[in-house]
Amino acid sequence: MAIIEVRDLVKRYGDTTAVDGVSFSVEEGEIFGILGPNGAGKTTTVECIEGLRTRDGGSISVLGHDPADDSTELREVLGAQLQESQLPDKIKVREALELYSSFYRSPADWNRLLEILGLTEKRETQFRRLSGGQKQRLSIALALIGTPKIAVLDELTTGLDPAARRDTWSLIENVRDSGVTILLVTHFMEEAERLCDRLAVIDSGKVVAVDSPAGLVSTVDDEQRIRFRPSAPLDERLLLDLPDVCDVQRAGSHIVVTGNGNALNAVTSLLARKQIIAAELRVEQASLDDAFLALTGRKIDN
Ligand SMILES: Nc1ncnc2c1ncn2[C@@H]1O[C@H](COP(=O)(O)OP(=O)(O)OP(=O)(O)O)[C@@H](O)[C@H]1O
Repeated sequence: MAIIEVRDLVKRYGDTTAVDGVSFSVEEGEIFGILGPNGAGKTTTVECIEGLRTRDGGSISVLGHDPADDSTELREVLGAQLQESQLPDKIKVREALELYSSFYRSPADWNRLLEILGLTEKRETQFRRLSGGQKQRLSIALALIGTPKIAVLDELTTGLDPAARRDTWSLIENVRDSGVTILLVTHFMEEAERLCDRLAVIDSGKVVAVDSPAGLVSTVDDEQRIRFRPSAPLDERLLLDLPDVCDVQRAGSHIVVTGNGNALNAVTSLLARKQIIAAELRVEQASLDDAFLALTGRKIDN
């Protein structure tokens, strides 16, 4: 069931058309990503969904509510991650949670949220004394405090180190597993690939594709490069005769096989039959980066 429906959304700022006919729907229980480069119109799109901006065209339905008319009802079902600058420096973690709880009819047990987010020990710490990762986790707690059905997370892991980023991803998967639908704005390919069930790729205010990460990758060339060092001499012609193999090259002590479809299986089966071990085996194939490049004609600028 679609929980969010966006149809032909248009938003202009003066002469700039930031969102130019965007359409997508988000199914209940999924992590849906909006992926695109800086300035693509991602934040403007979600701000229209959150009811924070007035659209110039199209329609939006969030659990049957139009954000343009029903902002009070919407606040009870949709939790939005705050931008860091929206909290005063001196507010304590506990105070922020108490304050935000007071906005909702049925707030979550925030002690439990702190526990899940690993912030219990920081209850009495001022916001300005939190690390980047802790601030991020607090903003997620505040997005979830109204027990929303949908959480909108914008640039969730920007500014976090790789370890904190991975922790945050696991956390978001847990939130989804608890039944919350997640709308995630990102310009990180790895984040999109790892977390999202489906993605809308947005470029210059337009949706250029909506699919799963794997679906997007499969639209680009499925060429694979299989590189390995054989543990014993191997006649290259045997590799070249394999189905789906198009090219075989020597690179010093390594062999590089180029193929598609089932080439990897064919190569590893041949090696197994010949009792040859493929040392330093590396398989390169198309990634979401390649799919993005194919869809938009440029690389995303991280
Ligand atoms: N308040 C505003 N007034 C005027 N122009 C704006 C405003 N907000 C955004 N824009 C412009 O609208 C376009 C889309 O911006 P938006 O912030 O939605 O993109 P984004 O994909 O979220 O980018 P980023 O990842 O950099 O946040 C950009 O050209 C931006 O400069």
